[in-house]
Amino acid sequence: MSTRIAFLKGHGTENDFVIVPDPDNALDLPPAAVAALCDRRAGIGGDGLLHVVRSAAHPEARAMAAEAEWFMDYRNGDGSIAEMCGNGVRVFARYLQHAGLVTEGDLAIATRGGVKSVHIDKDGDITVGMGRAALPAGDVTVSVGERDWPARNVNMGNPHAVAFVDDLAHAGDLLTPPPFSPASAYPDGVNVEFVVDRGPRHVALRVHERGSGETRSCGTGACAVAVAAARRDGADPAATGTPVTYTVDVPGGRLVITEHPDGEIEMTGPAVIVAEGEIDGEWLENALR
Ligand SMILES: N[C@@H](CCC[C@H](N)C(=O)O)C(=O)O
Repeated sequence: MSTRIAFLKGHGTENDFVIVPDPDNALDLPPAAVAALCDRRAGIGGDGLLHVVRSAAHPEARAMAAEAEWFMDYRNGDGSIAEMCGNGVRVFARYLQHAGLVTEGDLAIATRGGVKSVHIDKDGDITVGMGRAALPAGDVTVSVGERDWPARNVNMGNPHAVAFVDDLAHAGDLLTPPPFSPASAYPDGVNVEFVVDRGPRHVALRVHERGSGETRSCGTGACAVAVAAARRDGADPAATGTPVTYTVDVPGGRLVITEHPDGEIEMTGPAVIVAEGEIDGEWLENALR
């Protein structure tokens, strides 16, 4: 009889994930296995995979174990590794709550982007302390077909290029990564957000994610967009001492982002577990051949 591997499926504003609980880090999950699981036709399907491991059991997280019991070993849908996933960390927290490993209230989760503080509200939403944005200097240009736009380079632990456009349709079908220049701006690739205004401190985006393609939402992307929009609008909490909040509509829902005077960014949004089951280990082995 072949091995069975437990999984769950969840999403945050329709950024969807295969969740694989593996507290002791006993599973071998090479990039091809992650890509097979995230395949929407031949696998379970997801924009990415959340490998749930105790921090003490993972070499990349051991140093964070005293602060955070659980490590979000996040993988993009193509199997590549990313530093951080904002929607993923909310769904990860929801999984811990669903599994009875934590209760509502405050907890800490280790990620490759550092330890993130999370608050599970009793009304259902989850708030994550996303850390500070870095805004590296230098002009970046993003293009789609004949059009190109200046983009703001924002790093939320992972890299983003934020382009303000007149119409989200100008982003095209986003079937391939939008080209950017200079090539040296993002040696490891980039997540690209296209943004329009919806009202005062209210924007909407489409995103092409590195390693996943166009997704229905990106949490780190929404934070990058909120910071880029604030600076464009002349709002800087560090200068005024007043927090600034943006509502960011994504194709899969709505996220609320607040930047505080100390630079810390909080993101609030939903996180849902939709299913759980077992992966057939034999299928996974065959998928790797
Ligand atoms: N969907 C994520 C971001 C996932 C990582 C990204 N694709 C990358 O490679 O940096 C989010 O919600 O932040």
